[in-house]
Amino acid sequence: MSIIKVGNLCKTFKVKTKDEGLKGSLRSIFSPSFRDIQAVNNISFEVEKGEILAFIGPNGAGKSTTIKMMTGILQPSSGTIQVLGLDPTKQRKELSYKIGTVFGQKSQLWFHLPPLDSFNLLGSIYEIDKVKLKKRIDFLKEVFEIEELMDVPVRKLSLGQRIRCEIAASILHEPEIIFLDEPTIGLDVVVKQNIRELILRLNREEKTTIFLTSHDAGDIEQLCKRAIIINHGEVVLNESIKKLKHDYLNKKVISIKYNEPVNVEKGDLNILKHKADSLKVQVDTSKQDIEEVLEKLIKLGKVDDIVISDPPLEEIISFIYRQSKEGGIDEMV
Ligand SMILES: Nc1ncnc2c1ncn2[C@@H]1O[C@H](COP(=O)(O)OP(=O)(O)OP(=O)(O)O)[C@@H](O)[C@H]1O
Repeated sequence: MSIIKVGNLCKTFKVKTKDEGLKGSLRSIFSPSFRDIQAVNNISFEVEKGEILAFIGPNGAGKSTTIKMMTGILQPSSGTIQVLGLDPTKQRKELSYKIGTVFGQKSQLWFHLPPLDSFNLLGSIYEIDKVKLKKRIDFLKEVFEIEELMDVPVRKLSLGQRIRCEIAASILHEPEIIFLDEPTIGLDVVVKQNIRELILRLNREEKTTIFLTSHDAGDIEQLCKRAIIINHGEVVLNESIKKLKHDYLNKKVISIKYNEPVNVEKGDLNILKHKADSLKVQVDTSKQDIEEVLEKLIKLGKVDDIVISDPPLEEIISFIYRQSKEGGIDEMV
């Protein structure tokens, strides 16, 4: 069952333009001119109940603008949105009782207050019965391991501790959907993993539908079953992660630093960069055995360091975007 339905959604911002210099400033005051920014351009998609969906795209692609329209913060220029059967612009208050939001870079907790005070304030805003609220807070304290943080002013929490409290706060009222905008941004690997496990548990145990934006390929691979990729305000791909992985995440990049300058014959190696004592090689794991490539590279000279990495998600996205525009590119570089 679809609980989010977006149809031909558009959002255009009108921004004032200004010529350079004093003359330009004066002209923009007395006879302003405007230009349109098409932030979201005719996108349509649906989200099923209980899904964890990745909504991804490069900076400025239109992700936040779309989420703001879905949560009723911004009004669409045209098109339709239904979230849990409600129109977010016209029924914003009603919708706020049923959804939660976490914006990784913006806090919904009061900065100078301990989380417990924010939780109690939010409980009053959501009109949660006192006994039920206490029970819910006790439950969240345990699951999110935030017991000792509840009395510490938010400004004194580490980023990872704050995000745990943010997510707990966003599900205080047991929303059916949560919108997570970059929930793991700036977190170290261990804390990121911890947050991902909490998100999975939330989805599994409370059946919460999760609409996630992230620039982190790990978040998307580990959490989501489907991804919608947007660029320049348009949907360029709406595909299962399994297929996305099979088609695009099968490339690994080996960066190798030698103790001395090395010579290399291209052969079947896809060399991205070769400086005297360093090499960057891309391996398509669906066609080549990564161990064999490594063996070949190690034989070239005395090795100081090796790093194997996934191509950055941005690269995959821009590759998909180019492919969608140009109708087929064979190699992602
Ligand atoms: N209030 C606004 N007024 C004018 N232009 C805006 C406004 N908000 C967003 N934009 C523009 O709309 C486009 C889409 O921005 P949006 O913030 O939705 O992108 P995003 O995909 O969330 O990017 P990021 O990953 O950097 O957060 C950008 O060109 C941005 O400059």
